Amino acid sequence: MEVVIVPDAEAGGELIAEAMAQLLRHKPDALLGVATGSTPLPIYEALAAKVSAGAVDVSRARIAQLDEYVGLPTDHPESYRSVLRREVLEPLGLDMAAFMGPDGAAADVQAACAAYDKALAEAGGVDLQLLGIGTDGHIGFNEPCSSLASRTRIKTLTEQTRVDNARFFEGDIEQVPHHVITQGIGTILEARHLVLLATGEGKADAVAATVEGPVAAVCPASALQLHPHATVVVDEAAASKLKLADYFRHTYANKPDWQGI
Ligand SMILES: N[C@@H]1[C@@H](O)[C@H](O)[C@@H](COP(=O)(O)O)O[C@@H]1O
Repeated sequence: MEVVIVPDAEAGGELIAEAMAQLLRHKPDALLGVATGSTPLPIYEALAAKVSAGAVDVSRARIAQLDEYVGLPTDHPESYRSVLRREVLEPLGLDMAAFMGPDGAAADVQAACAAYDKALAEAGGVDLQLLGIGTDGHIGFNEPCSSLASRTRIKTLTEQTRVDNARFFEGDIEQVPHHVITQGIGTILEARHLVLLATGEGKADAVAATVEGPVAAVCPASALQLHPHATVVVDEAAASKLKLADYFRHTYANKPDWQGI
């Protein structure tokens, strides 16, 4: 695992967008796994700016969804499919033909989960998976004590995650669904490169547990320690509880340019 400490969220967004651009330059039809939440927005803005500037061509890129609420109509403004259309596809000039995601409104949700895992494999697997992190260490919607080998499946949200996400539902927790579909931790670990961005002091404990704690299902993001190519990008506030922060800074500052992230 590589830990990169950046001054702020904007710098993290730029660093990760450049990694995505480099991937697309040598693999124009790369399958990019994207995440929702506030944290990745600087990544999407930086990538869209590169597209506008002609620095990268995303026209053949494919986009894969990480997780979804169960029970919201597909066209609900807060379904993650709608969110990703607004925040990722439209700014990049991609249409929904480039998109793949689980069907949270399916009559048979379990079948939809299995179908999504199969579709990801048939698409050749995710090349680069972006991840945020919940305050409880969740990735996607894999809440604490999710199996580290889990596949795409239905999960029940913790009260904390529903409280955290109520801001997208007019601050009304009653509107936040209890159930979700999420790529499993085992599914996520199959992506070729995992890139987790965490910003703000509220993520400091989760980041410390992810990077310096034991690999344990109680902190789902700690599963990144098992991946051969995982990059954790954090701002100073999110890095504030890392004991090895100086080591991570030294390592990154002395890394040859050609290594990328
Ligand atoms: N399912 C999403 C996660 O993928 C995301 O990482 C998390 C953190 O969101 P934020 O970046 O807004 O803190 O929120 C949700 O729970």
